[in-house]
Amino acid sequence: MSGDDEILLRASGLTKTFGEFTAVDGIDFAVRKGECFGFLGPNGAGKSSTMRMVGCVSPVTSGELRLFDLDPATDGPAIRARLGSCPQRDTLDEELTVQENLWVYGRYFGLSRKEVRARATELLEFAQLTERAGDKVEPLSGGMKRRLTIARSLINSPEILLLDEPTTGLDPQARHVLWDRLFRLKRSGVTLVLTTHYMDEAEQLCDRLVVMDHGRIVAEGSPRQFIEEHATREVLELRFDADDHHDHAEQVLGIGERVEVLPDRLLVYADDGDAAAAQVHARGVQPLSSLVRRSTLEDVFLTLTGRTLVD
Ligand SMILES: Nc1ncnc2c1ncn2[C@@H]1O[C@H](COP(=O)(O)OP(=O)(O)OP(=O)(O)O)[C@@H](O)[C@H]1O
Repeated sequence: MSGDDEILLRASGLTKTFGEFTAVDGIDFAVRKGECFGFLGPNGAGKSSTMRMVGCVSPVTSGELRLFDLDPATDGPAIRARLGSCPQRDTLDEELTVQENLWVYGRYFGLSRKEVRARATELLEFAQLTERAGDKVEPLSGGMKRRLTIARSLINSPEILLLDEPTTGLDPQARHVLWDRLFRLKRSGVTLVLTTHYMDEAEQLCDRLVVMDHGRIVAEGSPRQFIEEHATREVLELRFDADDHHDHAEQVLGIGERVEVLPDRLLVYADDGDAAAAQVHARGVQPLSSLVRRSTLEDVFLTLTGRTLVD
Protein backbone atom coordinates (compact mmCIF):
# COMPACT_ATOMS: atom_id res chain seq x y z
CA MET A 1 0.00 0.00 0.00
CA SER A 2 1.26 3.51 -0.70
CA GLY A 3 0.37 7.17 -1.06
CA ASP A 4 -3.02 8.33 0.16
CA ASP A 5 -4.23 4.81 0.84
CA GLU A 6 -1.50 4.04 3.31
CA ILE A 7 -2.96 3.16 6.71
CA LEU A 8 -0.90 4.65 9.54
CA LEU A 9 -3.14 3.64 12.40
CA ARG A 10 -5.39 0.64 12.72
CA ALA A 11 -7.50 -0.67 15.60
CA SER A 12 -9.58 -3.78 15.74
CA GLY A 13 -11.66 -4.87 18.71
CA LEU A 14 -9.86 -2.17 20.72
CA THR A 15 -11.04 -2.29 24.33
CA LYS A 16 -10.23 -0.40 27.52
CA THR A 17 -11.66 -1.36 30.89
CA PHE A 18 -11.22 0.26 34.28
CA GLY A 19 -12.09 -2.48 36.78
CA GLU A 20 -15.59 -3.64 35.89
CA PHE A 21 -16.24 -0.57 33.74
CA THR A 22 -15.75 -0.74 29.97
CA ALA A 23 -14.77 2.71 28.67
CA VAL A 24 -13.91 1.58 25.11
CA ASP A 25 -15.88 -1.41 23.91
CA GLY A 26 -14.26 -3.29 21.04
CA ILE A 27 -13.94 -0.55 18.40
CA ASP A 28 -12.54 -0.86 14.87
CA PHE A 29 -11.13 2.02 12.86
CA ALA A 30 -8.31 2.87 10.46
CA VAL A 31 -6.63 6.21 9.77
CA ARG A 32 -5.09 6.92 6.38
CA LYS A 33 -1.97 8.93 5.81
CA GLY A 34 -2.67 12.64 5.32
CA GLU A 35 -6.27 12.69 6.46
CA CYS A 36 -7.97 14.31 9.42
CA PHE A 37 -9.81 11.63 11.34
CA GLY A 38 -12.17 12.54 14.16
CA PHE A 39 -13.85 10.95 17.15
CA LEU A 40 -17.09 12.77 17.82
CA GLY A 41 -19.13 12.08 20.93
CA PRO A 42 -20.45 13.44 24.20
CA ASN A 43 -18.53 13.54 27.49
CA GLY A 44 -17.74 10.05 28.72
CA ALA A 45 -18.12 8.38 25.30
CA GLY A 46 -14.60 6.95 25.53
CA LYS A 47 -12.79 9.34 23.17
CA SER A 48 -9.96 10.31 25.53
CA SER A 49 -9.45 6.71 26.64
CA THR A 50 -9.05 5.77 22.96
CA MET A 51 -6.61 8.63 22.35
CA ARG A 52 -4.54 7.66 25.37
CA MET A 53 -4.15 4.12 24.03
CA VAL A 54 -3.27 5.47 20.59
CA GLY A 55 -0.76 7.85 22.21
CA CYS A 56 0.89 4.84 23.92
CA VAL A 57 0.35 6.30 27.39
CA SER A 58 -2.36 3.88 28.47
CA PRO A 59 -2.12 0.13 27.85
CA VAL A 60 -4.63 -1.63 25.63
CA THR A 61 -6.86 -3.98 27.66
CA SER A 62 -7.68 -6.19 24.66
CA GLY A 63 -7.96 -6.06 20.91
CA GLU A 64 -5.33 -4.95 18.44
CA LEU A 65 -3.75 -1.57 17.88
CA ARG A 66 -1.04 -0.81 15.32
CA LEU A 67 0.64 2.49 14.51
CA PHE A 68 3.08 2.50 11.60
CA ASP A 69 2.64 -1.29 11.73
CA LEU A 70 4.15 -1.27 15.23
CA ASP A 71 2.60 -2.52 18.45
CA PRO A 72 2.37 -0.03 21.37
CA ALA A 73 2.86 -2.87 23.85
CA THR A 74 6.35 -3.63 22.55
CA ASP A 75 7.34 -0.60 20.45
CA GLY A 76 6.02 2.33 22.54
CA PRO A 77 9.17 4.50 22.35
CA ALA A 78 9.59 3.98 18.57
CA ILE A 79 5.95 4.95 18.01
CA ARG A 80 6.06 7.94 20.35
CA ALA A 81 9.08 9.31 18.47
CA ARG A 82 6.85 9.59 15.37
CA LEU A 83 3.77 10.95 17.18
CA GLY A 84 2.81 14.35 18.50
CA SER A 85 0.27 14.53 21.26
CA CYS A 86 -1.72 17.52 22.35
CA PRO A 87 -3.60 16.81 25.59
CA GLN A 88 -6.98 18.23 26.57
CA ARG A 89 -5.44 20.55 29.16
CA ASP A 90 -2.42 22.72 28.47
CA THR A 91 0.61 21.42 30.33
CA LEU A 92 2.97 24.28 29.54
CA ASP A 93 5.57 25.49 32.00
CA GLU A 94 4.15 28.90 32.87
CA GLU A 95 7.38 30.03 34.53
CA LEU A 96 9.32 29.67 31.29
CA THR A 97 9.10 31.86 28.22
CA VAL A 98 7.25 30.82 25.10
CA GLN A 99 10.41 29.78 23.25
CA GLU A 100 11.95 28.11 26.31
CA ASN A 101 8.92 25.81 26.45
CA LEU A 102 9.78 24.64 22.96
CA TRP A 103 13.51 24.36 23.62
CA VAL A 104 13.03 22.22 26.73
CA TYR A 105 10.68 19.89 24.89
CA GLY A 106 12.99 19.62 21.89
CA ARG A 107 15.92 18.66 24.09
CA TYR A 108 13.73 15.98 25.66
CA PHE A 109 13.29 14.51 22.18
CA GLY A 110 17.04 14.45 21.78
CA LEU A 111 17.37 17.26 19.25
CA SER A 112 20.68 19.17 19.33
CA ARG A 113 20.69 22.74 20.66
CA LYS A 114 21.03 24.06 17.12
CA GLU A 115 18.23 21.89 15.75
CA VAL A 116 15.94 22.87 18.61
CA ARG A 117 16.47 26.58 18.03
CA ALA A 118 15.82 26.30 14.29
CA ARG A 119 12.71 24.16 14.78
CA ALA A 120 11.39 26.47 17.53
CA THR A 121 11.73 29.50 15.25
CA GLU A 122 9.74 27.71 12.53
CA LEU A 123 7.07 26.56 14.97
CA LEU A 124 6.66 29.99 16.58
CA GLU A 125 5.99 31.36 13.13
CA PHE A 126 3.48 28.59 12.45
CA ALA A 127 1.75 29.27 15.78
CA GLN A 128 1.78 33.04 15.12
CA LEU A 129 3.72 33.58 18.34
CA THR A 130 7.01 34.95 17.02
CA GLU A 131 6.36 38.33 18.63
CA ARG A 132 5.79 36.66 21.99
CA ALA A 133 8.85 34.37 21.86
CA GLY A 134 10.59 35.97 24.85
CA ASP A 135 7.45 36.50 26.97
CA LYS A 136 6.43 34.35 29.90
CA VAL A 137 3.60 31.91 29.15
CA GLU A 138 1.39 32.83 32.09
CA PRO A 139 -0.21 36.02 30.68
CA LEU A 140 -0.92 34.59 27.21
CA SER A 141 -4.55 34.21 26.10
CA GLY A 142 -6.18 30.75 26.06
CA GLY A 143 -5.92 30.62 22.26
CA MET A 144 -2.19 31.48 22.33
CA LYS A 145 -1.49 28.83 24.97
CA ARG A 146 -3.33 26.25 22.89
CA ARG A 147 -1.31 27.18 19.79
CA LEU A 148 1.89 26.95 21.81
CA THR A 149 0.88 23.51 23.09
CA ILE A 150 0.29 22.41 19.50
CA ALA A 151 3.62 23.91 18.41
CA ARG A 152 5.33 22.05 21.24
CA SER A 153 3.74 18.77 20.20
CA LEU A 154 5.19 19.30 16.70
CA ILE A 155 8.78 19.75 17.86
CA ASN A 156 9.78 16.22 16.79
CA SER A 157 8.18 16.68 13.32
CA PRO A 158 5.58 13.95 13.97
CA GLU A 159 3.82 12.06 11.19
CA ILE A 160 0.61 11.86 13.21
CA LEU A 161 -0.65 14.57 15.53
CA LEU A 162 -3.18 13.57 18.20
CA LEU A 163 -5.41 16.38 19.43
CA ASP A 164 -7.76 15.78 22.35
CA GLU A 165 -10.54 18.38 22.14
CA PRO A 166 -8.27 21.02 20.61
CA THR A 167 -10.63 23.98 20.95
CA THR A 168 -12.62 23.22 24.10
CA GLY A 169 -12.84 26.37 26.22
CA LEU A 170 -11.72 28.77 23.48
CA ASP A 171 -13.77 31.70 22.22
CA PRO A 172 -15.10 31.58 18.63
CA GLN A 173 -12.37 33.75 17.17
CA ALA A 174 -9.58 31.75 18.81
CA ARG A 175 -11.20 28.55 17.53
CA HIS A 176 -11.18 29.85 13.95
CA VAL A 177 -7.50 30.81 14.19
CA LEU A 178 -6.71 27.34 15.48
CA TRP A 179 -8.72 25.62 12.75
CA ASP A 180 -6.79 27.63 10.18
CA ARG A 181 -3.49 26.43 11.69
CA LEU A 182 -4.68 22.81 11.70
CA PHE A 183 -5.76 23.07 8.05
CA ARG A 184 -2.30 24.32 7.20
CA LEU A 185 -0.72 21.48 9.09
CA LYS A 186 -2.82 18.94 7.24
CA ARG A 187 -1.87 20.52 3.92
CA SER A 188 1.77 20.10 4.87
CA GLY A 189 1.16 16.33 5.09
CA VAL A 190 0.67 15.72 8.81
CA THR A 191 -2.07 13.19 9.63
CA LEU A 192 -4.47 14.54 12.26
CA VAL A 193 -6.47 12.48 14.71
CA LEU A 194 -8.73 14.49 16.95
CA THR A 195 -11.56 14.19 19.42
CA THR A 196 -14.30 16.73 19.73
CA HIS A 197 -17.81 17.18 20.96
CA TYR A 198 -18.36 20.13 18.66
CA MET A 199 -20.21 19.27 15.47
CA ASP A 200 -18.99 22.39 13.68
CA GLU A 201 -15.39 21.45 14.44
CA ALA A 202 -15.91 17.94 13.08
CA GLU A 203 -17.61 19.33 9.97
CA GLN A 204 -14.89 21.90 9.40
CA LEU A 205 -11.83 19.75 9.94
CA CYS A 206 -12.52 16.06 9.50
CA ASP A 207 -12.32 14.12 6.26
CA ARG A 208 -13.74 11.11 8.05
CA LEU A 209 -15.05 10.56 11.51
CA VAL A 210 -16.63 8.07 13.82
CA VAL A 211 -19.41 8.86 16.24
CA MET A 212 -18.82 7.29 19.66
CA ASP A 213 -21.38 6.69 22.37
CA HIS A 214 -20.98 4.56 25.51
CA GLY A 215 -17.59 3.25 24.34
CA ARG A 216 -18.88 2.06 20.97
CA ILE A 217 -18.71 3.39 17.43
CA VAL A 218 -22.26 4.03 16.31
CA ALA A 219 -21.51 5.43 12.84
CA GLU A 220 -18.61 6.10 10.50
CA GLY A 221 -18.14 8.21 7.38
CA SER A 222 -17.44 11.70 6.06
CA PRO A 223 -19.45 14.54 7.64
CA ARG A 224 -21.50 14.92 4.42
CA GLN A 225 -22.13 11.17 4.11
CA PHE A 226 -23.34 11.13 7.70
CA ILE A 227 -25.83 13.84 7.06
CA GLU A 228 -27.05 12.32 3.81
CA GLU A 229 -27.44 8.88 5.34
CA HIS A 230 -28.82 9.67 8.75
CA ALA A 231 -30.71 12.94 8.47
CA THR A 232 -33.02 14.66 6.04
CA ARG A 233 -31.67 17.49 3.89
CA GLU A 234 -33.37 20.17 5.99
CA VAL A 235 -34.83 20.65 9.44
CA LEU A 236 -37.74 22.85 10.45
CA GLU A 237 -37.25 24.18 13.98
CA LEU A 238 -40.40 25.27 15.80
CA ARG A 239 -40.46 27.08 19.13
CA PHE A 240 -43.54 27.35 21.33
CA ASP A 241 -44.25 28.54 24.85
CA ALA A 242 -42.21 26.54 27.35
CA ASP A 243 -43.62 23.22 28.66
CA ASP A 244 -46.05 22.37 25.88
CA HIS A 245 -43.70 21.04 23.23
CA HIS A 246 -45.01 17.49 23.61
CA ASP A 247 -48.60 18.62 22.89
CA HIS A 248 -47.45 20.46 19.80
CA ALA A 249 -45.45 17.43 18.67
CA GLU A 250 -48.70 15.51 18.37
CA GLN A 251 -50.17 18.29 16.26
CA VAL A 252 -47.34 18.11 13.72
CA LEU A 253 -46.91 14.34 13.72
CA GLY A 254 -46.74 12.90 10.20
CA ILE A 255 -45.23 16.04 8.69
CA GLY A 256 -41.78 15.35 7.26
CA GLU A 257 -39.97 12.12 8.06
CA ARG A 258 -39.61 12.43 11.81
CA VAL A 259 -40.39 14.80 14.65
CA GLU A 260 -37.99 15.21 17.57
CA VAL A 261 -38.95 16.96 20.83
CA LEU A 262 -36.21 18.92 22.60
CA PRO A 263 -36.71 20.85 25.85
CA ASP A 264 -36.90 24.18 24.03
CA ARG A 265 -38.06 23.31 20.50
CA LEU A 266 -39.49 20.80 18.07
CA LEU A 267 -37.45 19.54 15.15
CA VAL A 268 -39.32 18.42 12.05
CA TYR A 269 -36.97 16.48 9.77
CA ALA A 270 -37.95 17.01 6.14
CA ASP A 271 -36.06 17.24 2.85
CA ASP A 272 -38.11 20.35 2.02
CA GLY A 273 -38.35 22.47 5.16
CA ASP A 274 -40.51 25.18 3.58
CA ALA A 275 -43.09 22.61 2.44
CA ALA A 276 -43.14 21.20 5.99
CA ALA A 277 -43.66 24.72 7.38
CA ALA A 278 -46.60 25.21 5.01
CA GLN A 279 -48.16 21.95 6.26
CA VAL A 280 -47.69 23.07 9.89
CA HIS A 281 -49.42 26.33 9.03
CA ALA A 282 -52.25 24.51 7.19
CA ARG A 283 -52.97 22.51 10.35
CA GLY A 284 -53.51 25.77 12.22
CA VAL A 285 -50.47 25.27 14.45
CA GLN A 286 -48.94 28.61 15.39
CA PRO A 287 -45.40 28.48 16.75
CA LEU A 288 -43.76 31.52 18.36
CA SER A 289 -41.01 31.18 15.78
CA SER A 290 -40.07 28.85 12.97
CA LEU A 291 -36.87 28.45 11.00
CA VAL A 292 -35.64 26.17 8.22
CA ARG A 293 -31.98 25.17 8.20
CA ARG A 294 -29.72 22.49 6.68
CA SER A 295 -29.16 19.36 8.73
CA THR A 296 -25.94 19.20 10.72
CA LEU A 297 -23.96 16.52 12.50
CA GLU A 298 -25.88 17.42 15.66
CA ASP A 299 -29.03 16.13 13.93
CA VAL A 300 -27.21 12.96 12.96
CA PHE A 301 -26.14 12.44 16.53
CA LEU A 302 -29.66 13.00 17.76
CA THR A 303 -31.00 10.53 15.20
CA LEU A 304 -28.42 7.89 16.11
CA THR A 305 -28.48 8.18 19.88
CA GLY A 306 -31.67 10.06 20.77
CA ARG A 307 -29.56 12.60 22.65
CA THR A 308 -27.97 15.94 21.92
CA LEU A 309 -24.20 16.15 21.95
CA VAL A 310 -23.81 19.03 24.35
CA ASP A 311 -26.35 18.72 27.14
N1 LIG B 1 -8.67 6.23 34.90
C1 LIG B 1 -9.99 5.95 34.91
N2 LIG B 1 -10.54 5.19 35.87
C2 LIG B 1 -11.86 4.90 35.87
N3 LIG B 1 -12.74 5.33 34.92
C3 LIG B 1 -12.24 6.09 33.94
C4 LIG B 1 -10.85 6.44 33.87
N4 LIG B 1 -10.67 7.22 32.76
C5 LIG B 1 -11.89 7.34 32.18
N5 LIG B 1 -12.82 6.68 32.88
C6 LIG B 1 -14.25 6.57 32.55
O1 LIG B 1 -14.36 6.08 31.23
C7 LIG B 1 -15.43 6.72 30.54
C8 LIG B 1 -14.93 7.32 29.26
O2 LIG B 1 -14.08 8.41 29.59
P1 LIG B 1 -13.29 9.24 28.49
O3 LIG B 1 -12.52 10.31 29.19
O4 LIG B 1 -12.55 8.32 27.62
O5 LIG B 1 -14.49 9.86 27.69
P2 LIG B 1 -14.48 11.07 26.67
O6 LIG B 1 -15.37 10.68 25.56
O7 LIG B 1 -13.09 11.45 26.32
O8 LIG B 1 -15.14 12.23 27.50
P3 LIG B 1 -14.56 13.70 27.80
O9 LIG B 1 -15.06 14.51 26.68
O10 LIG B 1 -15.23 14.02 29.11
O11 LIG B 1 -13.08 13.57 27.92
C9 LIG B 1 -16.01 7.75 31.50
O12 LIG B 1 -17.17 7.22 32.10
C10 LIG B 1 -14.91 7.94 32.52
O13 LIG B 1 -15.45 8.25 33.80
